[in-house]
Amino acid sequence: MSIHAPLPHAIPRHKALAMTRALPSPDQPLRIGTRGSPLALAQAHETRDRLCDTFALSPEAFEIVVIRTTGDDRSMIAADRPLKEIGNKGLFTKEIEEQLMAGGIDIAVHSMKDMPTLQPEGLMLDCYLPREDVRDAFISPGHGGLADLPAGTVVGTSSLRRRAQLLNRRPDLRVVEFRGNLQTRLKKLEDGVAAATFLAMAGLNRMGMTDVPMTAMSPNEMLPAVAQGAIGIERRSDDSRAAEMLAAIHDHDTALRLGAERAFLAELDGSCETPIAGLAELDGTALRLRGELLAPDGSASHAGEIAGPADNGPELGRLLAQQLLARAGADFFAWRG
Ligand SMILES: NCc1[nH]cc(CCC(=O)O)c1CC(=O)O
Repeated sequence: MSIHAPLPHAIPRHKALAMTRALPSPDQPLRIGTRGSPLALAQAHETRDRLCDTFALSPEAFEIVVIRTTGDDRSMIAADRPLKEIGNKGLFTKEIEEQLMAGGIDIAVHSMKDMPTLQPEGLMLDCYLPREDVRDAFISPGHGGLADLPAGTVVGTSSLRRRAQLLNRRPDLRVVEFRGNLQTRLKKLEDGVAAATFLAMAGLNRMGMTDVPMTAMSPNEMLPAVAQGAIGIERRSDDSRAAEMLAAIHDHDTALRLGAERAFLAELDGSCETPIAGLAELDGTALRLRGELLAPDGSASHAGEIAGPADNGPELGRLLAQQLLARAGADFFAWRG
């Protein structure tokens, strides 16, 4: 698992003040840090709106602070260069966490799918919003579903997991690197760069883009990424005002599911080069976790599932990971180098 570079340990003076502040008033806005992509902004607005509703506050009680991350810096990233070559999973979160640590923002809104499983010291990530649709969407202007694609069709994706799953099911298709925000990818489809792509249903729904020609993929066909569709909100560990506010909008079921999925991922020691899928679902007090581990070229897939008490999620996650690792064998990770 990728580990964050150590964050600066200097504690700014206003951090002590933050602990004594009352709930935000219009003259003391709570600063919400986010990336500037349309999806990131939609997630920040959803967070702000839930806090407004819960505490009967006006939007002026909050300030949305856009933070540019390494992952957003186009000059660093040639458009056709796979993200995995550029950096680790902290690519879209490092600068935001630094701002949070330094007191420049009070809370940070993240796609949990993009968050490393290890938490930097001094920061707490224990607030999840109710999860959106977890499924992947198959998107193609000319084809209704995966089964309709003729052999040799070009599919665009930047996701190692989707690439591996697709080639595992359909080795006759061709995959090209496909990056940029959602709007950019849809434009590439229009321009014929690829005939189809996959996007998270959650992102499309959160941006209200329901008119895009899409078919939801059942998790049996394409098991989603760990934590797909979940928003997490991070704060300084010792900020009691933020802790109190976030506790009021936290969704416990999402936390139970992510507890299992993220323990599964952590136990697999998944680097950003390992195609891994995982999904936990609740049925009353029972939790069912499905997982899949793939070779990057799709030539091998090891899938399995486990069920047990919902409050035992992390243990179930570790057990399923160990079962899949045992089945995959020691040689499975040889290509990691
Ligand atoms: N890695 C990019 C990313 N991170 C979160 C989402 C979608 C929203 C979500 O899964 O919560 C996406 C884009 C995508 O996969 O289509």
